[in-house]
Amino acid sequence: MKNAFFKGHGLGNDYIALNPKDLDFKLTPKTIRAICDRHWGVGSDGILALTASRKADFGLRIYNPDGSEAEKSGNGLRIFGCYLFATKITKRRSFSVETKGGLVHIDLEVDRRGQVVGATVDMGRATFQPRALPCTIRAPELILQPIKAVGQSLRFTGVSVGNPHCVVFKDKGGKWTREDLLRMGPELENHSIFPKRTNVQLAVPTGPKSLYILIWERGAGETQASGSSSCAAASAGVRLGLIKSPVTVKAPGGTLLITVDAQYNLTMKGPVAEVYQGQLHPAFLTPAK
Ligand SMILES: N[C@@H](CCC[C@H](N)C(=O)O)C(=O)O
Repeated sequence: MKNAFFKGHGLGNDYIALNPKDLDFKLTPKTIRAICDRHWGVGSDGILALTASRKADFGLRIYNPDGSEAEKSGNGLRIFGCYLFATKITKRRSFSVETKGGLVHIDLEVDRRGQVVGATVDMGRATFQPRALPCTIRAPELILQPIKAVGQSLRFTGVSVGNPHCVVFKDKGGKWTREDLLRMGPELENHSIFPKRTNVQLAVPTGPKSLYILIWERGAGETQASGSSSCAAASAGVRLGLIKSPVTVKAPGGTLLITVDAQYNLTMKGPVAEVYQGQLHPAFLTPAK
């Protein structure tokens, strides 16, 4: 079907999945912004575009609603798996996907109705090395590095899980507010030490194996949940000795289970839901003058 798209969400982090070959226009920063716009378009936290891959069963390019490209997305990968199965692009429940942030493996959970309801994704390996994010700080690892934002002196842990993350912890019993996120998120995302910008998590340990996070995504702003953010916050918490794996990461949209092994290899398990399938109106991107 011309201009066909699929809409799904993982814990309220919503994505549009499509095959660019079905579109009668090009995916450009401008058309991506138009489709993701919540008032003027379909509305989403990003676009998942199917591509061919020589290394994996499928290739995936991930776009943020501001038109920028991301290397990886945890919720995006679960939704992409759901899209491939629901639209019958594959009948398989287990397959590999190549992203710009590395190769991952997805195992789908399908219910009795044949509906994909969850997925476990082998998300690759976390690293704290500055060049991986990138970050301009000269240190072997970005562990509790000082940073100034909104006039405050903070300590952050920088993590790459394929895409970049800046995790700021509060001690157990502490509390981050949405106001903190809205003040600090944009400044940290665009801080000069992160030349490709960064995703931001305000995190607090809530138990020996659990965290609560608020999320500010690069190119998207505040989101209800984020798979790669959950992986980053869990890795940082384990690295700092604040928590142990497997880690239950709770965000405003819900909970993901993240396993971090001794080499910081990550798996993410969580729900996914199809919302609808549709077709962009032919005149959507070319309104009459
Ligand atoms: N929502 C995602 C992360 C999407 C990409 C991110 N905004 C970036 O620019 O790296 C997730 O679930 O991981």
